[in-house]
Amino acid sequence: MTAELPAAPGDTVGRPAAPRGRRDWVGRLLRNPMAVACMVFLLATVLFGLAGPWLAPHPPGATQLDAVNARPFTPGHLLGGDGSGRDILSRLMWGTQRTLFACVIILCSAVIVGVPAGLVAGYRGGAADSLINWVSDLVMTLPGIVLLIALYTLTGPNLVLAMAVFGVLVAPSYVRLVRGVVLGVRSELYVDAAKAVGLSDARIIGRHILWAVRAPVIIQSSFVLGAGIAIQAAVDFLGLGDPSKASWGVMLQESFANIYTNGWSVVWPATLITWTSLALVLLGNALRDALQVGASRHTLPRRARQRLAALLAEKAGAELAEEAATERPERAAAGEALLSVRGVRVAYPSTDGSAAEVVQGVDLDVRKGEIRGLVGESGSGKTQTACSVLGLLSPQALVGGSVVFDGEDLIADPAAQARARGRRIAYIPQEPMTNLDPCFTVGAQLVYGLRAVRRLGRQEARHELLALLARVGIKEPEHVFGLYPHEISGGMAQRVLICGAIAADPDLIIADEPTTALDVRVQAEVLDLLRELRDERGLGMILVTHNFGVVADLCDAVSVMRDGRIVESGDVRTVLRDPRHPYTQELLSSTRVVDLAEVATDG
Ligand SMILES: Nc1ncnc2c1ncn2[C@@H]1O[C@H](COP(=O)(O)OP(=O)(O)OP(=O)(O)O)[C@@H](O)[C@H]1O
Repeated sequence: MTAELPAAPGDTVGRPAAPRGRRDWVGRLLRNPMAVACMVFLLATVLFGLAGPWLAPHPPGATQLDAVNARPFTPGHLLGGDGSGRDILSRLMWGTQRTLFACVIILCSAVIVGVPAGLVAGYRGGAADSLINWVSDLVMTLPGIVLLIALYTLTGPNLVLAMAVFGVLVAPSYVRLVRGVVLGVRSELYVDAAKAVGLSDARIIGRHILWAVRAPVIIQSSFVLGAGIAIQAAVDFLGLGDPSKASWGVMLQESFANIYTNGWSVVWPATLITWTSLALVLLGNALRDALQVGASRHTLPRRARQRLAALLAEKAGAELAEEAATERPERAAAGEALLSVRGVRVAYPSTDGSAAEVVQGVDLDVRKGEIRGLVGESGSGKTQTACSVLGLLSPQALVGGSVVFDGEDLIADPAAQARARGRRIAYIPQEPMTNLDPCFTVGAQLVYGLRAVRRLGRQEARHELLALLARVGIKEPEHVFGLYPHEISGGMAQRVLICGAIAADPDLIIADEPTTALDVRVQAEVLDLLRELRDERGLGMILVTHNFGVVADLCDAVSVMRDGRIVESGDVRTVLRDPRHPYTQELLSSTRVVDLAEVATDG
């Protein structure tokens, strides 16, 4: 769940955030002034061409003696006349039609050939993939212009054929693009699910895969159209087109012949070629930003980002001041806290200058030797809160509020945060397997990690880590040290990561759903291990979870999160026995645990 930053007078930050749904890409495109300008220009160009038969003042081939090399604004010839006495405006209108038609042919043949070939290569793989790649590489090596000259000698000037051939030469760019996307999508779980329910390959491609490739194909098409303008102009300019029909390329070629007597005649087709190609390329960029939301987030101008960050910091600051004025039991204990999180806010900016807040003023404390559960449904902001402590948020994130650890505000001082991360504040991730590099042995990764944060010799680090591996319950640590991640189980991988986290002897551990990917028996063992480590080392711990059973089993205190806010916080027994907030009650009632309150009491 997200919320918007409030409006600032005269600023854009208060506008509603750009809708995030895929279908909103048109809205995002229309909010981009550059895209709108390009679309208006291109639409005007198309209308200019289409209107030729009705609005052109003269037929394209009609010659008049008084129009020979006439200057612009000559009566009856707004843009002047060419060397043969033809009206430039009329020829431009007719030529626009022909040039755009040529581009559409290039685009259609490239898409018709390239997209299906890319789909088949990516989806079928094997021999089909090899063959299509081989053909596509071969086509890319063919010299286009030489091929067109050969074609010209065989067929004479034939625009449709020439452009269709060029389209085929451009098709490999689609093959590669589509194949790459399909390779990524093919192994997605929803594609497997579609196969499992018996959908045919054709239906899977039509329903799921084609949808995934539509955005890159649309973006690429914009660039291909831009290139098409240049290709068509070049073909006509070289004399490989039909000189009897007006097009931008033909006009450019003719005007070049008398550039010294009538320079203006070069300006008009050259301007249209340049501007149209440029508009298509810029529109392609804008489409990419609109269709690929992730990319668009990066494109927020620096000043707009700074304004949003300042607003967020101001909002968090105002809240902190307000809080300081009110007495809260949680705050009373803050003095003795190992970690004190106050008014933390995390927001993600959109290109339209608004920002969505995914964490909205979170307060929590962790004391030495205390395990605090951070619990809530998926998307409530638990991980974002944990990552704001560690400074592991994505670079686009705007962060406000304070995270005081050992007297230093980690948000205000990123250098202090970097010093603490991995040394004094360690992290245990959710997916043990994906957090180990498959290319290196377990031992190599542990040694590397430990030596990055502590000055130890290789042998010394190895010695320490072997002892720690044994401590976290790994039998035959020497053997495991030399194994690659794929050779160990999920439970062992999680123990390895716990070993890596405690190796630096941290004061605080942030464990993000450390047992989610494990089976029930291993889950219990890992939870026991975390408890023992806390007892032995007096560690503070934030345990991110959506499981109240885990909270009841392990935690001393709990904070319940919903929609980026803490809705209830307190001692585990109290919260489990007597939940005050309806959301906590709802979460508890949906947690199938025998008797959480009892477990907590026993624990
Ligand atoms: N890079 C990002 N850009 C924009 N929004 C993001 C980004 N990362 C996370 N979010 C959003 O922040 C919200 C909170 O995400 P978070 O990962 O903290 O949830 P969570 O409570 O940890 O959920 P889960 O239990 O599923 O991990 C979600 O709505 C998510 O879509």
